[in-house]
Amino acid sequence: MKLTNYVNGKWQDAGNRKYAAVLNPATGEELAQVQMSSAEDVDEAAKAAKAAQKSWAKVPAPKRASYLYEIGRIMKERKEHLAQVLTKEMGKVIEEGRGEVQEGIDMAFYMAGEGRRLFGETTPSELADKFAMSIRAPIGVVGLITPWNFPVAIATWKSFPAIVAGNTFLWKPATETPMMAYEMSKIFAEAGLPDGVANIVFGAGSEVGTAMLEHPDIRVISFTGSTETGRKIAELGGRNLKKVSLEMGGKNAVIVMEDADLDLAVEGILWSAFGTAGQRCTACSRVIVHEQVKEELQKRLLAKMESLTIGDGLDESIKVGPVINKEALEKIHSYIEIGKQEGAVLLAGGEILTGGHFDKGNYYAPTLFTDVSASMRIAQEEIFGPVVSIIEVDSFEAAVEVNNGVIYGLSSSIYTQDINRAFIAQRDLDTGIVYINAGTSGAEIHLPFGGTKGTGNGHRDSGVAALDVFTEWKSVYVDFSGKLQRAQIDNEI
Ligand SMILES: NC(=O)c1ccc[n+]([C@@H]2O[C@H](COP(=O)([O-])OP(=O)(O)OC[C@H]3O[C@@H](n4cnc5c(N)ncnc54)[C@H](O)[C@@H]3O)[C@@H](O)[C@H]2O)c1
Repeated sequence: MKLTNYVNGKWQDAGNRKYAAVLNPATGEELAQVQMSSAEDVDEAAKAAKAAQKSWAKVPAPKRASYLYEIGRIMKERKEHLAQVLTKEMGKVIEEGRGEVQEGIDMAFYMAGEGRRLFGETTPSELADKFAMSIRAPIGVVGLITPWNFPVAIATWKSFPAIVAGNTFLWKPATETPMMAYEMSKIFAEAGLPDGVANIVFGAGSEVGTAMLEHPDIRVISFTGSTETGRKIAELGGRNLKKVSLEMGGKNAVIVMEDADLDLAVEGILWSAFGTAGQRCTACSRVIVHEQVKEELQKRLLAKMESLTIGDGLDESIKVGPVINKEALEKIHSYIEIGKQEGAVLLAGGEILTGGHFDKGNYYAPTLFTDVSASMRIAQEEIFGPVVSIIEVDSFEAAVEVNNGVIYGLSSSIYTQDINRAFIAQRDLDTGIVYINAGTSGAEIHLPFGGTKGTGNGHRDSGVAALDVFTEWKSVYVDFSGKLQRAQIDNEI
């Protein structure tokens, strides 16, 4: 199967193009071939998006929203199929695949509701017989660059607010996971979205992403991916005066205080650390635990880790799927040596799984380090795999300091029965998302999603906050006095 770009309501012909193989990380099987586009392909898509945007912006917002209702309806009807495709190309277990598709469905209906809101503001004018208001205006053509770990949800966080606000878009999915984007192109077409509103260009970040950042017609770049790539995008976007929204890496921690419900904490850690094989931006990779409960927590966590089943995520009994590719496997494994050399103690895992079906896929054993100090590389750098470090502290204040002592600021969590501590934690933990008595993952689509420091640049995906990325404020004055009225001059207050 050849996946080609979707531009101006059509799929490009498969003809004489460059392709890369899409592999199932669980089995190594080739699933499809994906087009590797050039700067010319980006130009063609940007031109189509620009031409379409003029008329799209004039479509009333509730009508634009009606397409989102239809997209949501089709996604719902096709949920199981989409989840299966997602699990095959990305590897997350099928239950999580279904959850991710549901997130996209929820986003469609939620953003469709915005079609009847998109609230602006009215305010009195300082002059008589004059009306003043500010409205959210669409920006134009927006560029979306997304990672492989959430092949569909993140794209819906970006494209649906862009659509309802009156923009058209060009989406570059990750090369590892283009099949969900291809599925979405079919849904956009079936929902009757006018040609040129949604455009998908496949290819390498270095080529397609760079061409998007340099294209004069693309006014916004909304990016989710690693902090390393985000930095490059910020630099190039800055030079080209793009509005750039960055959602990047994380080094998220669960804090377990001495008064915590330990079984609940263990469940939260298991889900946050080993769900999606640790490849979530919100994955828990540090457990900051009070010295009084460290041994007990460690014991219970190790016992539960033994029950984790590892394998192909299409099998409903599997809890931990593969990691995305061999490169990721090697990167994760390199941290085991780093951790040991720094003096951390390996309690479980620390190996690439081999033998039988493991040989065909990319499987890493759920891994637990203890006696980790906050400054070690394994406690500072994003490993992006099923590896957790236990860091002991002697107070709540020390826990907060350790939590905040990394370059990232996406998600954090604390388990405690003390209501005052919970409220202090939500104030003092320097992350964009804070959970009390729940793990570090589990965002809901109607709240803003994003982080502080090295995780973001102040923008947010999801929630109404996403509209801030895809709209510009326009101030409108209507003078019905029939005479020249000069602000600051013709009025004395
Ligand atoms: N904060 C969040 O919302 C969030 C959500 C999911 C994932 N992430 C992060 O994403 C990372 C994992 O995803 P990944 O490995 O796909 O990240 P990545 O940075 O390697 O790639 C992300 C996207 O950027 C593109 N890209 C790569 N180089 C580029 C360049 N020079 N110019 C333009 N585009 C370029 C890629 O092709 C891909 O589409 C992790 O760091 C994870 O924490 C963050």
